[in-house]
Order: sequence, then C-alpha cells, then structure tokens
Amino acid sequence: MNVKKIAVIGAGSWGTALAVTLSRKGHLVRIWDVNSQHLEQLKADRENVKYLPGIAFDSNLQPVDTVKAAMADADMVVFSAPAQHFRSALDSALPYISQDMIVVNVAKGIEQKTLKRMSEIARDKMVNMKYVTLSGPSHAEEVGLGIPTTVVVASADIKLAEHVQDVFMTDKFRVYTNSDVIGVELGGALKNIIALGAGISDGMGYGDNAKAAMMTRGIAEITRLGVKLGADAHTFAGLTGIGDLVVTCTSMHSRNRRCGIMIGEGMNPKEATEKVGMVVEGMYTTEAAYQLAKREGVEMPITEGIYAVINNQINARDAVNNLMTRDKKSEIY
Ligand SMILES: NC(=O)C1=CN([C@@H]2O[C@H](COP(=O)(O)OP(=O)(O)OC[C@H]3O[C@@H](n4cnc5c(N)ncnc54)[C@H](O)[C@@H]3O)[C@@H](O)[C@H]2O)C=CC1
Ligand SMILES: O=C(CO)COP(=O)(O)O
Repeated sequence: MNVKKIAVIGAGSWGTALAVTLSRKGHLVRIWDVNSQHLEQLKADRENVKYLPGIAFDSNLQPVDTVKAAMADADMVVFSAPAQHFRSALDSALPYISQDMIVVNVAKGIEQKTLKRMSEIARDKMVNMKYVTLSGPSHAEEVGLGIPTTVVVASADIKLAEHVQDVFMTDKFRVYTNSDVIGVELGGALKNIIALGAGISDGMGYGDNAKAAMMTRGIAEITRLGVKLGADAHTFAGLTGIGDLVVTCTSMHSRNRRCGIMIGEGMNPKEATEKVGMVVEGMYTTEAAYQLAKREGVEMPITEGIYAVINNQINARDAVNNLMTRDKKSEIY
C-alpha cells in the first residue's frame, strides 16, 4: 500500500472516525482541532471520549497542537469541521496548502451567510485546488466500530476522485466515485432538513406512514432544488441522496433526527439543538435552503414547514396540517 501523510482538521465525531479508519489502514494521520482543551484530552486518553468514546487510537494517529504541525509534509488534508466553520478552518490551513496537496471536505451543509456550497467556498480561496467532497450514509459511531459502510467521493476531476477512493477504501469502508459535485454536496446537506422533519414526526407520535411520506416527498423537493442548481437527478437516487436520507431519518445515531424528536415532543428548537451537544447541521441548512429555494423559485413545502417550526412561527401539528391540505398534485411534476 502507498502510505500517505494525512492531516485531519476538526476532531469531532466524524473527523475522529475517519482518522481512525485511515490510520487503521496504515496511513500516518495527524489530527488537529480548534479547541485546545479537547486536543489535550485526545492526547491524554488516546481516544475521543467526548465525541466518539470507546474507539482507541492506533500509534500512527497523532493529535497535534497546531494546524501547522498537522499540515507539515501532508499529502492530503481532510476538513471535518461543521459546515458553518469550514471557511475559518480552511483559512487557518490555507498557508500550508500547496498546489499538489489534495483537499477532502466531509462537512454536510451550505454556508448560511453566503448560501454557498463547501466547494464554492474552497474555489473562492484557491483556484485549481485539488478538491474532493466525501459524503454518504455513514454514522461515525458505526464507522469507528468498523461496521460496513459505503460513501462517495466526488470531483469534476474523476482521476482525483479515484485517487482519493484508493486512499480511503478498505474492506469495511467502500468508496464509490461520482463527478457530480453539486449533487453530492446538496444531497448530503439537504437530507439533514428532512431528518429533522422525520424526527419531529416521530416526536409527535406519528407513525411509519408519515415518515415514509416525509422521506419520499423530501427527496422529491431535494431533487427539484438540486437540478435547478445544476446537479444530476440520478445522484439523488444514490448513496449521497436517498442513501443518506434513509440512514439519517431512521437512525438514533442521527443528531438531526434526535433534535427533531425533542422538538416534536414540544421542546424549544434552540434548547433541543443545545441538548444534542454536537453539531445539528439541519438547523443551519434549513435556513440556507429556504433562502435558496426562494431565490431560485423552487417549491420546497417540507423545508418551508420545518423552517417555520424551528423559527417558532408555527407549531409542528399545524405545519403537518398545512402540508396535508395543500392543493391536489400529481406525484411526478
Ligand atoms: N458525525 C457523523 O456521523 C457524520 C458527520 N458528518 C459531517 O461532518 C461535519 C462535522 O461533524 P461532526 O464531526 O459530527 O461534528 P461534532 O459536533 O462532533 O464536532 C465538530 C468538531 O469541529 C471542531 N471545529 C469547529 N470549528 C473548527 C475549526 N475552525 N477548525 C478546526 N476544528 C473546528 C469542533 O471543535 C469539534 O471538535 C458535519 O458537517 C457533519 O454533517 C458527515 C458524516 C457523518
Ligand atoms: O450525515 C450523517 C450520517 O450520514 C450524520 O447525520 P447527523 O448529523 O444527523 O448525525
């Protein structure tokens, strides 16, 4: 195997699970986080007790004190900060990113203040960056345990995507490629809105029929916005579309779903988000998608309903009633 030096920026649950996966494969991995206290704990425990407990670090996975130390001589950098923090994470690492270094981003979101996808932020910072998006149905807890998982790496440069596929691929972590960066990014980001909705539905005590409706009509509106923004509709039928939607709407590992459940049970959305204790990307992506849908003139009734609920403009029961009593429609339009 061709051993790579890999920097991981962001030691939350996903950054840690990926760092563990890469180091188990034999790569030399250094992980850094903006929270220095958290880094001290990683060094002392050789485990991420806060975000991914129970998964021991191999000797070739090293938490380091500075972004410079993480990036030194790296062949590849993996950004695993939440989407709203990608810009600042990239800024801190940018001085050390050469034209040859491969940049992989695993955040699932849209920047709220600019409505930009993660690859658009990266492109603004550095032309010709060797940039790849990694996404798909992949809860960190299961990846850490080595439970079979599939993901997709996307780049317009398919050779680059294939290279990243080789670096990450193991018999427990199967990696596909896709050249549709827009579709892969939007699938991963927008499913979090629907996962919030699925959780709200569960929290209200609604059943499997309601959740199936949420997921199916959810992917319909995700596809509508995605295609309008230049994605390939087929991508939304794949791992980073329906695949990630299914895993997030049905799993108790999902922070978005858990947050939704608490909201559905009556908790204030802000309190529910804080109670999860990790990033709940859907809370930010809902706002961004709501604005994007308005800007693009795309109908996204579920997103609109969830936007109204999490902004305390309407209660969840009335939002569902609004969805159920919309004008009659054909399923395909
Ligand atoms: N947890 C999971 O199972 C998966 C998460 N993701 C995505 O990965 C991204 C990160 O999620 P998690 O790891 O779960 O979040 P988390 O809430 O577990 O941890 C986020 C970490 O990022 C760090 N951070 C924040 N700003 C930073 C910066 N500027 N530079 C360096 N570190 C910074 C925080 O200190 C924290 O340690 C999200 O976009 C999420 O949607 C994707 C697939 C699976
Ligand atoms: O994206 C994920 C799994 O694919 C993680 O989802 P949550 O952020 O809802 O936990």
